[in-house]
Amino acid sequence: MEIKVKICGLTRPEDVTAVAKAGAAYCGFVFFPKSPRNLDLATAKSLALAVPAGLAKVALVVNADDARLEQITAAVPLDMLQLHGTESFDRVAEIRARYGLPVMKAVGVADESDLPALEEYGRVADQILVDAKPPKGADRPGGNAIAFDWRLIAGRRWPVPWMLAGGLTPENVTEAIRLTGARQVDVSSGVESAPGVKDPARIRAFVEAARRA
Ligand SMILES: O=C(O)c1ccccc1NCC(=O)[C@H](O)[C@H](O)COP(=O)(O)O
Repeated sequence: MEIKVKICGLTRPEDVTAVAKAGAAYCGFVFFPKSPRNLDLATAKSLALAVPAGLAKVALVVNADDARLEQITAAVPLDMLQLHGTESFDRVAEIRARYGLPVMKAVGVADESDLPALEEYGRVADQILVDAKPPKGADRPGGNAIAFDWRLIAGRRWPVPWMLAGGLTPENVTEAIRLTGARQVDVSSGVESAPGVKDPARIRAFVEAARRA
């Protein structure tokens, strides 16, 4: 099975073009005001409408309440919600039932003690995103270009499909896939030339390197 790639944090129409051309499977739109990748609803809608069939559109939210989720899902055509905050198991299940979209729950990993949460969220979400835990004091819970020790999850499997994230780059993704056995990978910072500015050459290089694994 071919490795599936998600490129997160698109902000411009040319990002959509580059991601589609490179052959990624998912693209991510960030709804988090403190992020350099944050989108307003009108921009997100116009980007989403430009996404070709076959490239899944994922909205990334952080502890969003129902009013915010209603705004986003009403305005932007989407294929998946990515929950990147401290959403409880019950909240994940509730969002999944209420919005009719598959839900991917991000779980931060720094050491062995973080691994049980992956199993637990795997019982309520459609997918899990195995991401690096943000550093203390970070102003966002993801998209920090930080990797965790991949050996922690080498050979581990969960009840649902999962994606590896956190500090991946075109230079390290082949090794990350070989070590962890991931079949899906997610990147944001590693394919940027500056925070929030995607680099088409790095996007292409990332997808090619993931496929080489
Ligand atoms: O990208 C952001 O700014 C962001 C803000 C708030 C929550 C999550 C965020 N990003 C998550 C991602 O882009 C990825 O899912 C993942 O964390 C990998 O990011 P990176 O290490 O930058 O490749």
